[in-house]
Order: sequence, then C-alpha cells, then structure tokens
Amino acid sequence: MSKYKVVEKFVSINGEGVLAGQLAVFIRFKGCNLNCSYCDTAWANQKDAAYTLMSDQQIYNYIKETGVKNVTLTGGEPLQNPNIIQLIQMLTKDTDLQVEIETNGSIDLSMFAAIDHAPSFTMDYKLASSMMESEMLVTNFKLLKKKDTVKFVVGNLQDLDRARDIITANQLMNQCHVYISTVYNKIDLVDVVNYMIKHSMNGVTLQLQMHKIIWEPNQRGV
Ligand SMILES: C[S@@+](CC[C@H](N)C(=O)[O-])C[C@H]1O[C@@H](n2cnc3c(N)ncnc32)[C@H](O)[C@@H]1O
Ligand SMILES: Nc1nc2[nH]cc(C(=O)O)c2c(=O)[nH]1
Ligand code: SF4
Ligand SMILES: [Mg+2]
Repeated sequence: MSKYKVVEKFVSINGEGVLAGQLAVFIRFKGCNLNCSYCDTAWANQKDAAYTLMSDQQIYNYIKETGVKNVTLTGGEPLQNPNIIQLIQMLTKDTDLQVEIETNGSIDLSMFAAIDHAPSFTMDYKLASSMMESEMLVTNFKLLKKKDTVKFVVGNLQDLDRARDIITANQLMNQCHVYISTVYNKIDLVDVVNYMIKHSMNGVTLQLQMHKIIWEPNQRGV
C-alpha cells in the first residue's frame, strides 16, 4: 500500500475553479517539480516541510469523516508521485465523492485518462511570468474533457496575450473550461476585464482566489 506525504488537510470553501464557493475537503501533498515565481504554497515544496505519511485508506477515511463531498487534491504537485493513481482510483470508486485535481501542466496526464469515473483536472498552463513555461506539456490539452479546466494564471498583459494565443491555437474553448486567474496582487483587475472585453474573450471565466479575500492571504489551512 502506498503512502503519501501530506503537508496539510482541511475543509474550506473551494476558492478556485468551477466549484468555487462550494465546500471542499483539501489534501495538500508535499513537494513540486516546478518552482513558479509566484507560488503561494512554496512552503509545502521545501525539503524540510513537515508532513504526515498517510496511506490511501487513511486519506479516504479522513475525507469520509469530514462529510464533505467535493475533494481537491493539490500541493505541491499531487501527480508527481506515480502511485497517486491508486489513491485516485480509490476515491473515484466512491461515486458520492466529486474529485478534482490541481496539476501544474508539466505532468503527462495520459495514464489518468483511463480511470473509471474520471476525476476532473484543473491543469495550469504556466505563462512566462511564472518562469516555468518551458516545462509545459502541450500534448496534455488533447486529453482534457468537457469537465476539465485549463487555467492561465496571469501576472501581466503579456501573459494575457500568450494565454489568448494558446487558447486559439489549441481550440481550447471546444475542449474544456477555460479560466483566467491572476497572480495575487500583481496585476490590475480592471485591466484584465478590459482586456477580455477588447478581445471578445467569450466563454472564458475570470476567477479570483476567494479564500484570499475571505481570510488573510497567507493563512494556511483555508
Ligand atoms: C499551489 S498550486 C498546486 C497545484 C499545482 N502545483 C499547480 O500549480 O497547479 C494551486 C493553484 O494555485 C495557483 N497559484 C499559486 N500561487 C498563486 C498566486 N500567487 N496567485 C494566484 N494563483 C496562484 C497555481 O497557479 C495553481 O493553479
Ligand atoms: N480555499 C482554497 N481553495 C483552493 N482551491 C485550490 C487551492 C489550491 O491550493 O490548490 C485552494 C486553497 O488553497 N484554498
Ligand atoms: S507548480 Fe504549483 S506548487 Fe509547484 S511551484 Fe508552481 S504553483 Fe507552486
Ligand atoms: Mg492555494
């Protein structure tokens, strides 16, 4: 049985994505293969970050004890542990749960495509201001389904230009949800909306991180 390094687990409202505003139970895994300039959970990626080793069953039991049905696996990078497919299979077998996975766009999603009752993926496409764009695996786009999301976290207007190019070149609007989020406190939100109007970005959703509005932005466990 696999064990996973969990740095925190908590119940909150989901602050991001298509289920934003709904209750969710979060499992945050330690460590990441990328190092984005703006990462708000860099603490979880440090070698000396404290963690609890948990098995698939212990994670499942914790989730069920909370009584919360939306489950978000995040990190760090949850999919960098190849055994995570076992946990995903255990969670998705329980059709009472709605499983969502936050992933950074650098991990090949093909091995997860065949899972029964597939989870929904929110896959970032890291833009230039993250300093991680060269790590993006664009072959993942074709694996995404209607319930999945590509998320662009923009730090400046050049990032928005690039996001628009990627959306068009890969016809993402026909593939899945498309979200624009903003690097917290980094870019004028009015500029982002005006950009969306100017470029007729129909169907694209702008999302702000709700938990950073409700709580102090650096607070953990929310
Ligand atoms: C912390 S990451 C963990 C999952 C995975 N490693 C990833 O990058 O998608 C979860 C989400 O938070 C976003 N994020 C991280 N730092 C942020 C910041 N400063 N402002 C806005 N979003 C941020 C990431 O882009 C990602 O969409
Ligand atoms: N409330 C809340 N919602 C979230 N949605 C995605 C998160 C993440 O860190 O992946 C997150 C988070 O850290 N907190
Ligand atoms: S990929 Fe996600 S966890 Fe990793 S550094 Fe970037 S934002 Fe942070
Ligand atoms: Mg977060």
